[in-house]
Amino acid sequence: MSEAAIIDGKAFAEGLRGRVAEFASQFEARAGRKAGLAVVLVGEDPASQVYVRNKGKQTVACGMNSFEHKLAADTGEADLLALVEKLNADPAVDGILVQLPLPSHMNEQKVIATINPDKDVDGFHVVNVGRLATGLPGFVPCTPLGCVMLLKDRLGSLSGLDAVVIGRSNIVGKPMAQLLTAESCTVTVAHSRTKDLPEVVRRADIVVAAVGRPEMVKGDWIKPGATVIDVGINRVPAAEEGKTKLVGDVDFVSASQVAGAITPVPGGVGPMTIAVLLRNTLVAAHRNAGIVLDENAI
Ligand SMILES: NC(=O)C1=CN([C@@H]2O[C@H](COP(=O)(O)OP(=O)(O)OC[C@H]3O[C@@H](n4cnc5c(N)ncnc54)[C@H](OP(=O)(O)O)[C@@H]3O)[C@@H](O)[C@H]2O)C=CC1
Ligand SMILES: Nc1nc(=O)c2c([nH]1)NC[C@@H]1CN(c3ccc(C(=O)N[C@@H](CCC(=O)O)C(=O)O)cc3)C=[N+]21
Ligand SMILES: [Mg+2]
Repeated sequence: MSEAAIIDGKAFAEGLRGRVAEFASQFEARAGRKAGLAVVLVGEDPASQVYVRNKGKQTVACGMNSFEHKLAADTGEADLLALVEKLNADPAVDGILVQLPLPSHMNEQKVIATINPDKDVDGFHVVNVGRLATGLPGFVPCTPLGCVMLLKDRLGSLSGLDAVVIGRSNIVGKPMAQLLTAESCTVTVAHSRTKDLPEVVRRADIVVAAVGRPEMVKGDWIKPGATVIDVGINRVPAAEEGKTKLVGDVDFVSASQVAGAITPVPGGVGPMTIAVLLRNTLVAAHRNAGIVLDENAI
């Protein structure tokens, strides 16, 4: 029996993509071209191939161009950097996403540093990290921005709430903590060295789990009524022999007995990540073309 409200990220993402599609068609009418997203995939990781295929389909469905570049796993770093430079210079490309992780012979930071910050729709370039840290307009990483959209839709103002972010990665935990700070939450960042994690989590009105450990956060860690955002995407063996399923970093069955609201996996944060990527690409297109867009309207 599930007591918490289920935060339907899939439905929210559909609505967001609908707004992106409206503004994308207005952009096309005004700019005389479609907004464009280039996605670069190096290697044949099956999960990455699924994400890239989904991104491509949804980009086109929103009335934008999708440019997919698939490189062999043994591609040299210099060849990838040359492709990124080519995309930087291509006026049809508004956003560039290089799917991570990259093969181990490549330096991810160097590749990200080569992306033009004004096309960095992932928000991973140090220029965008610095803009977020100082409150300047830039690009915010898609997953944490999607989480904040869901939280504000659910709770309205987040001001004064106690938030715990579990995880301190550059792509989720750190930017998540910064966005919640900007929303005037009192933020605690927990990680693998945190002492007594269950006790830290029990203080929180908002829990964001971005750990990469299947079902680690248990129901008896959750303050009754808290809002739980589960970023984790973990593929684990299913009951049926040979099959797998996706689970989050939160033990959904026990946490949903206690939480006020919770995101499911799948159907929670994951679909938001792609929808926000499309939103960021549309924002990039307007900025790059010098066309004014009310960014709060989408
Ligand atoms: N839904 C989506 O769109 C996305 C989902 N993800 C998913 O989110 C999860 C996190 O991703 P990412 O941030 O890249 O992962 P990382 O592996 O980069 O970071 C994991 C963080 O969790 C911390 N951690 C690990 N073990 C524990 C523990 N036992 N207790 C407390 N903290 C712990 C680590 O601490 P320390 O720093 O001390 O090592 C680290 O800060 C993964 O499941 C990933 O698949 C990621 C991106 C997008
Ligand atoms: N440069 C870069 N940017 C990223 O944003 C990026 C990346 N690299 N590498 C991998 C991670 C992971 N990620 C997800 C996107 C969508 C879902 C998603 O749509 N999930 C669905 C389920 C999909 C399924 O069934 O596999 C859901 O949760 O409902 C999940 C995870 C983006 N990432
Ligand atoms: Mg990582």
